[in-house]
Amino acid sequence: MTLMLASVLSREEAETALAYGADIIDCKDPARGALGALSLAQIKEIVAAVAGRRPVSAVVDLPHDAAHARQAFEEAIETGVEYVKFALPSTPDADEIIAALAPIAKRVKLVAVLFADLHPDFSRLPALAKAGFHGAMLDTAHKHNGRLIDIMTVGALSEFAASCHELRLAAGLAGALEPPDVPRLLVTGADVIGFRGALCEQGDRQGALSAAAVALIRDLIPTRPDVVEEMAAEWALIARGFIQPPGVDDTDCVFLHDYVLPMEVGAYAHEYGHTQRVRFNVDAEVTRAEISDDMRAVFSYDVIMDAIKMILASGHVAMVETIAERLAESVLLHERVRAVTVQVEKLDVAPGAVGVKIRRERHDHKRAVPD
Ligand SMILES: O=C[C@H](O)COP(=O)(O)O
Repeated sequence: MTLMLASVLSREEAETALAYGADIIDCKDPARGALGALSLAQIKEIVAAVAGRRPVSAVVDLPHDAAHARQAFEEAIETGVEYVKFALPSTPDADEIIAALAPIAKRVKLVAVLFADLHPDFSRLPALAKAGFHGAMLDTAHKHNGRLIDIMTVGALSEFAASCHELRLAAGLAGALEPPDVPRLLVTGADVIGFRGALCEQGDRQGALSAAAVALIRDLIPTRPDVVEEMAAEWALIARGFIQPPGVDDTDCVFLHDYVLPMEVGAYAHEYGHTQRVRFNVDAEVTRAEISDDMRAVFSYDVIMDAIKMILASGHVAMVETIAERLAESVLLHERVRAVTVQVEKLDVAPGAVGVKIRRERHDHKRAVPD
C-alpha cells in the first residue's frame, strides 16, 4: 500500500489535507526551500490539531555539530511528531552523522532525505538501516529543475525502492510531482509518495492548499484497506445483480505506436554486446472512462513507455517473445486495462521487420467479484 504524504504549513492546511484523505501530514515551510522547517511552536500546533487522526512528520535542519544536532532532534521529538525527516548530507562524514543518530532512531521514525538532483549517494542506505532509521526519501532540492521523474527513470526509482526494502527501510518519493506522475510512480513499489506543489492552487508550492487538488491526488493513489473493503462490498452487490457494474463491457484503446528504441536483444552470439532497433506497438483496451478530461479516469500511454524503458534497463533479452510477455504483464498490472496487444519487432535483421504480436487479457477481472 502506498501512502500519500501532504506537506502543510498550518493547522488549517492540515485540516484540508485530513479532510481529503492524506495519510501522513508533513509539517513544512515551502517558502524556506525543499526541506524548509516550521518552527517548533507551529509543529506543536499542527500535531495538536491533527490529534492522532493521522501520523505527523516534521523536518529538522541538521546543524553542523553533533551536540546541536542531538538537541534539534530532541526538540522535534517533544512536539509529538511520529516521523522526523532531515536532509542527509553528502559529506564524507555522513556515515558518522548517521551512526550518531542511532539512539534518536529508537525514539522516533527517522527518515533521511536524499536529493535526486544533487547526486544522491545510495551507498549510505545500509548505514541508515544499521542505525535503525525508518526510511529514506528521495526529493528534489531545486523545484524549478524538473520533476523527480525527469531526473530519475521509473526503473531507477524502482531500484531505489527495492534497495530500501531489502534493507527493511521504507521508501519515499517526492519532488515537484504532478498528478499524471502518480500512476507511473505506483509501479515503483514506494511506501510513500509526497506532495506539496501538486496540492496547491496552480501547482504553486508556496500558494494555498487546494481541496480539489488534494482530492485529485488522493483519488489517484489506491485507497486504504478499509476503503478497499467498501469497494469489495460494492462488488458483492454487483455480483448479486443489485447494481450494474460501471461500463463493464465498454472499453477504449490507449495506444503507443511505432515507438522505436535501441535495445540489446537476440539469441545469436553476434547479437550480444550491441543494440539494434526494436519497434513497439502496444494497444491497451481500458475500461471506458465515465468522466472526460479528468486524470482519475485515465490510463496514460506514459505508463506503457515506462514499462518498455524498464525492460530495456534490465539488460540483454534473448527473445522478443519474452519482451512482449513482460510488457503485457506490466501493462496489465494497471486495473483499468482489460486486455493488451503487444507487437515487438526487430528492424535490423531483415529488409522489413521480424517479431511477435501477442494479446493478453486480464484474468482477475471476474475474480474480483466476491461469491
Ligand atoms: O515531502 C514532500 C514535499 O513537500 C514535496 O514538495 P513538492 O511536491 O512541492 O516538490
